[in-house]
Amino acid sequence: MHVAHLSLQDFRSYATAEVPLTRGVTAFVGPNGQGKTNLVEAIGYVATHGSHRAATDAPLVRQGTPRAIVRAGVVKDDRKALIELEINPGKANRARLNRSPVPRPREILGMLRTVLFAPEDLSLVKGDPGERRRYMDELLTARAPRFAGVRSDYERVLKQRNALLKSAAAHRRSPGPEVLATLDVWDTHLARTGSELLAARLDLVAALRPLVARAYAELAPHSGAADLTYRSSLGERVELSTDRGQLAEQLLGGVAEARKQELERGVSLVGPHRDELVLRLGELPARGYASHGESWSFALALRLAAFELLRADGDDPVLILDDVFAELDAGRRSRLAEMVAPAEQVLITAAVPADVPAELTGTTFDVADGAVSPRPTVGADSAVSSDVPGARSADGTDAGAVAGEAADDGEVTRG
Ligand SMILES: Nc1ncnc2c1ncn2[C@@H]1O[C@H](COP(=O)(O)OP(=O)(O)OP(=O)(O)O)[C@@H](O)[C@H]1O
Repeated sequence: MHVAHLSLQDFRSYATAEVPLTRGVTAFVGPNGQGKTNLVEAIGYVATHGSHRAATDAPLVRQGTPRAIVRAGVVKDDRKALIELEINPGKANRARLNRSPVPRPREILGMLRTVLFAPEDLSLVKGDPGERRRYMDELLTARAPRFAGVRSDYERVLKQRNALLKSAAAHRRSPGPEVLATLDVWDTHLARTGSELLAARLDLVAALRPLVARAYAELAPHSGAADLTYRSSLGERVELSTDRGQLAEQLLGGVAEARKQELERGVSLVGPHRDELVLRLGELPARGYASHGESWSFALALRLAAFELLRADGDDPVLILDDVFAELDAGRRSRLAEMVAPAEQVLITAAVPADVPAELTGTTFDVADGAVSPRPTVGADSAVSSDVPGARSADGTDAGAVAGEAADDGEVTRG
């Protein structure tokens, strides 16, 4: 699949932007702070309904404006779809597909799939276990959008269960039979939704292991072998079942064992929210031991493995490399370029043209002073394609339609 057009309204630094895109490699080049990442962040948002660098939606909306609108014309198997998301911080976001409202934005997850690698991904290796759990869960959702529901069910159960445990812990005396009976109910819910998440993560890690090892070996051939294992909060002595029903039983057993401690501490201590994806380089854990360069290559290998996995599911996701090449030495840079070149669409951001490897030829946009302009190719009658005030309508509908249709032919919107 690929994005044929991106249209922004009050997203980050952009009042408006219209960016026609094509298959192959596109580089956004410009000095620091000009809005390159904002563009690819918007595309990532359409795919995941979240930002890779902001925990909430508020920073995504242009300062002083109430909402942002992001539209992407997506082409998959020669079929076109126009996806529109209205970002309303503090309120429910709204989504439209081919100009028709959809009841819940979650329903259009999966229409666009992206794999985004950015400097923030260093935290996949160096950061808390939560970063790696999010990596797994986001990948599960990209592969099967219904996991967005499984995750939110699990989080809801956890929240309720934690509230009960917290209030029981605050009373500092043995909880009565009513509290214990309610806790039993939450235990069952936790085991049911938790086992679904756990089973899916175990399958995912099994599928990822060889892909991560291979990607890392290609990127960093002179370093130790990269490996990953799943460490469950049930402890090493519990051999996790491959059967979901039995996994639920194992989780129930685990929470029963931990009950006394949970009641004392007022928090859920067992379940996928406490699990860890352990990364190793050779014999050593990557976290705390890997060098900066090794950590960077490991994080990149995790993203490339995600890309391969999604691709094996039947459709190339859009690959986004935000500010990646400047960090790599010449060898890694050209190996990465070779690895990503066959992808249907690769979007790159770089501060200077020299940071885009020569192997990755394609379209270049200059990003500066709030404008996104295609760099003229020799002999071509290239036109400016940034702010197109005339293409906006009050609700943004026509802008998306016009933009989407223009982009379908790969045409450049003229300003
Ligand atoms: N909500 C917002 N409203 C207005 N401007 C914003 C908002 N969020 C970010 N910006 C501005 O966007 C700019 C950053 O854009 P972006 O991160 O895309 O830069 P970049 O070109 O990728 O830079 P670098 O090369 O340094 O990574 C900053 O000037 C920042 O002030």
